[in-house]
Formats: sequence, C-alpha cells, structure tokens
Amino acid sequence: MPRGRRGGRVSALEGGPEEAAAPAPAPAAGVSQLQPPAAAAQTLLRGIFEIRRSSCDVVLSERALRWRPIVPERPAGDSKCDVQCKEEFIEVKDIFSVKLKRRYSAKQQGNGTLLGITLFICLKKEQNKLKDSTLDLINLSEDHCDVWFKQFKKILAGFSNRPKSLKVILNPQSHKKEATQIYHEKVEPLLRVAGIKTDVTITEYEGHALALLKECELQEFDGVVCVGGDGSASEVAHALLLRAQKNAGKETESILTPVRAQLPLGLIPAGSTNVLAHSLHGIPHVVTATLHIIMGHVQPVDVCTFSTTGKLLRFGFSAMFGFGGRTLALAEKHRWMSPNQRRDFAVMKALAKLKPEDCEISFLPLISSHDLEERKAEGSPKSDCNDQWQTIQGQFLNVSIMAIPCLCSVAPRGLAPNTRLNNGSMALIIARNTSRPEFIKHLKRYAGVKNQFNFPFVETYTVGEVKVRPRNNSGYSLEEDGLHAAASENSFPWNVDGDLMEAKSEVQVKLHPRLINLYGGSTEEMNDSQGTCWSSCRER
Ligand SMILES: Nc1ncnc2c1ncn2[C@@H]1O[C@H](COP(=O)(O)OP(=O)(O)OP(=O)(O)O)[C@@H](O)[C@H]1O
Repeated sequence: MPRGRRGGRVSALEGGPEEAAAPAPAPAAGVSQLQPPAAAAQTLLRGIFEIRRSSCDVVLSERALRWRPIVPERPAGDSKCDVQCKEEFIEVKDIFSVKLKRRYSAKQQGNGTLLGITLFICLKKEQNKLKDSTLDLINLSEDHCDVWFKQFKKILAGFSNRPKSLKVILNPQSHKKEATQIYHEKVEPLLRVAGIKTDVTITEYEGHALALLKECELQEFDGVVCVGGDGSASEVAHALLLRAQKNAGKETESILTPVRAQLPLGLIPAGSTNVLAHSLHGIPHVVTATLHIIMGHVQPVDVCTFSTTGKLLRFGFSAMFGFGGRTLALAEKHRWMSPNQRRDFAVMKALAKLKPEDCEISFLPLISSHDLEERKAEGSPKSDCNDQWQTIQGQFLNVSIMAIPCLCSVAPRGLAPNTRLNNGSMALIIARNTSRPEFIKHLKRYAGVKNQFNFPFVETYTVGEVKVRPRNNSGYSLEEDGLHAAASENSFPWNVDGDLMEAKSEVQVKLHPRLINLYGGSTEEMNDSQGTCWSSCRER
C-alpha cells in the first residue's frame, strides 16, 4: 500500500510547529529562476503530500503553493536529480475552491475514507481561454489535512471580490434552444464547486428579463448572470442600468448623466451571435465566461444611451443603421428559419435590395490620446473633446456606432477593431454609397486582420456622441422587399446589440464611460499571458 506508507511518512512531520514555519529548502540549481515574484512571501504551512504519484515537499505561502518531489540523496550527486526535483507552483489567486477528497465504498457508512485535499484551479490557456482543473494533495492523515484545508478556506474567504450569490437569467429560446442544457452541463457544476448560491429565472417571453429586473429584490445578490445571446445580454444590461437610475431617483425618460449599474453582469454565450461575450472574453467560450464570474474578474465597460427627441430609448453597446438595421429587420421576420439560415437569407436579401439611406450625421470627435498629450505639454485645457460638432450629409449604405470592439465569428478582430471595452470613446464607421461589389468587398474584408476600412467610400471617426437624422421621411418598408410584413410606418430599423429598435426620427447616441461592470478579464492582459506558472513550470 504505497499511499499508506507515504501517509505514514507524512504523519511524522505533521501537526508540529515545524509545519507552520519551516525554512524553505535551497532551490536546486537552475530552478531559482522559476520562482514566481512572490517567492519571498511568508510561509504559512509546510508539509508532505503525494502529488501526481510523487511524494512532495509542499510549501504554502500567501501568494503561491509550491511543491518539489522528494528524491533520495545520491552520494555522488546526480544531474538527473535536477530534473526530478524541479519545483512547480500555482498561484493562490488561481485557486477557486477546496474540498476534502474521500473514497466511499458500498459497505462504508459516514464520511468515507479521507484521501487528502483537492484544489480547484483556474488555468489560463491559449487564445484567452480559461479552463478549470484540479490538483490533488494526497495525505491520509485527518489532522494534517484539516490544518491545510482550513488554511485554504481562510485564503479563499479573503477574496472578497468573488461572488457568493448570483441571480441567473436564462433564455431557453436562445439559438437552437440549448441555453438550458449549456447552463446545467457546463455552468452550474462549476458554480456549485465554487460554493456560489444561485437563483435561476427562465424567461418566458421577450421583455421578461426587463420586467423582472425592474421589481425583483437584488440586495442578496453579488451579481447577475445572463445565459443567452446578444439580445438577452443587452436586455439585461439595459434593465440593470434602468434599475440603477430608478434607485438613484433619476428620471428614466431623459437621462443626461446616468449613474453606474450597481451589480456586475456576467455573460454566458448561448445565443446565435455572442458579440458581447466574445468582445468581453476574447472568445465566446462558456467555461471561460463562467470562470471569470467565479474568480470575480470584473471589467468596467463603456455603454451608450440611444435617445430620440430627448427621450431615452435604451442603453446598449453597439448599433448599426442602414444595411445592418435592414438585415436584422429581415432576419427577425424569418424567425421560423434556423439562426444561420435566417442570417444568411437576410444578408443575401439586404444585399440584393441594397440601397443607401439619405441622412445627416453629426458627431462630436474625440481627440486621440497622442494629441491630448501634446495639448497637455502645451498647457492647453485637458479636455479630450474639442466640443466642435461636425456634420456630414449624403447617401450612406451603413453607419456603425460601436462602444466595444464587437468581435464575432465573421470579424475575428471585431467590427470596430480600433475601439476598446472601456477607452471612453466610440467608433463611428460610415460606408458611403458605392457599388454592390465594392460594398461586398468591404464586408468580406472584416474576415481578415488588416485594412478593413481601406476603401475610398469608408470613413472612420473616434467620437463621444453621434446624431443620425434620416432625411427621407418615408421610412423603411419591409413590403418593399416583398415580405408583406407590417413594418411601422415612417420608422427606420436600427440593430442595437442584435436587437431590433425602430426609430421614427433622429437618434442620438451618447457614450458613457465605464457605466457597467461586466465579469471578464482584460483581453489585452490575457493575450499577453504566457499561461499559468504551473503550466509553464511543467513545460520547462
Ligand atoms: N421565452 C422566450 N420566448 C421568446 N423570446 C424570448 C424568451 N425569453 C427571452 N426572449 C427574447 O429573445 C430575444 C433573443 O434572444 P437571445 O439574444 O438570447 O438569442 P438569439 O437571438 O439566439 O441570439 P442573438 O441575439 O445573439 O442572435 C431576446 O431579445 C429576449 O428578450
């Protein structure tokens, strides 16, 4: 029974004062550079566990858990030892749960046989992906494991930014109706392991999330999670922001300076398009999104208000007018088709009927950070806005106004690659009237990585506010496209985060920096990451 023998060896060391503060052994030659920056942190516990079938000397400090296989000394010294003795470590901040590991047999009653401790870890993988993993620390001694278990629990309790209770809103109709399955198979098990309490509402109709969040008690929750696509995510974000205005005693009809949402929002991608989750996490990956929520990674994100004649229509993150709005209007009229089918059909139909919108577009340009620095150096006012509205008029095929990069499968760098989640500006991308083949070329360019906007008919601006005023009062009629559907008279379709918004006249889009916190890590930071210390240690 090798495990028993190892357990016996451990018990010789366990429980005594040496467990709490023994000096760390000198690192083997060539290993010291593997030490994380926290190497000097105070040792909390030291003991012996079996890890991946090797008996290891294990040291827990405030910042990291390190282990090194114990190899019998060889009288003549042996370079092989260097390889075998290499230290590995995980950072304590990557642990999201700890459990006692037990074996249960059919005949056994009670708690089962203690085998050790299991740590649940969040690993960074390639392409912004996060993955859950476990690390077993095997030791059969109840007392030994109890000391370590309590210490891990204490450390985890110190992560006050991690949610303990979440309100979950799930749209069972998203995409091909798989949101419920995704939640139960991939999300809920991880939330359970992390000890997070959940209260799940399955939406029954469009607008249910909005109605629910208007009234429901939210005090007991640390955050809200939406399982669905962009339409659901945007509805929940809008609802949280409306709720915050109401709580702050603000008039919700005409908001000039909205207050921030009180609770962070987590987005689990389960829709036909998952642009919001994709932009937030750099990848539309359910486990990644769930782990960001569990780890309490929070990002402040810029939000826009959409208003007409001074009245707030809604909050949102991105909008398209013209081709983007018409395509969505067509797709919505064909909900009976599968998501991919209706998207392709709508794009083809809108391209076939391609026609420009006669509009006036006014915008407030923002000064780039480079120019701002120059201004500061010259002692000019610090404002990043030049307060000078600019106006352009003409025939436009599409107008995109985006506060976030809008990453999606057809545009891996995003529909607005030059903006960031919280850089305090929006991208205004205008496609003026051109031939259909040229416009298609422009659309196809999104699939590449560069020169998306390198066309004579495309203009891009960095702005803080935009007003779009259609000059043709006849509005948009779906009947024109032979669909015989009742479109609202004199209204124009806007695509706001994948949701259809109809507006009769001028729409004003205003950016509000960092208005909502979303659960997610910084994608820049994640892209830079070279993987966890643990995995990099193992690869060396
Ligand atoms: N039970 C329901 N029945 C019908 N519609 C619903 C229901 N629950 C929510 N909705 C509405 O469905 C709309 C679209 O849902 P969602 O965005 O989740 O999925 P999707 O359309 O497949 O994805 P995407 O918007 O990313 O293309 C949302 O605006 C939401 O209000």
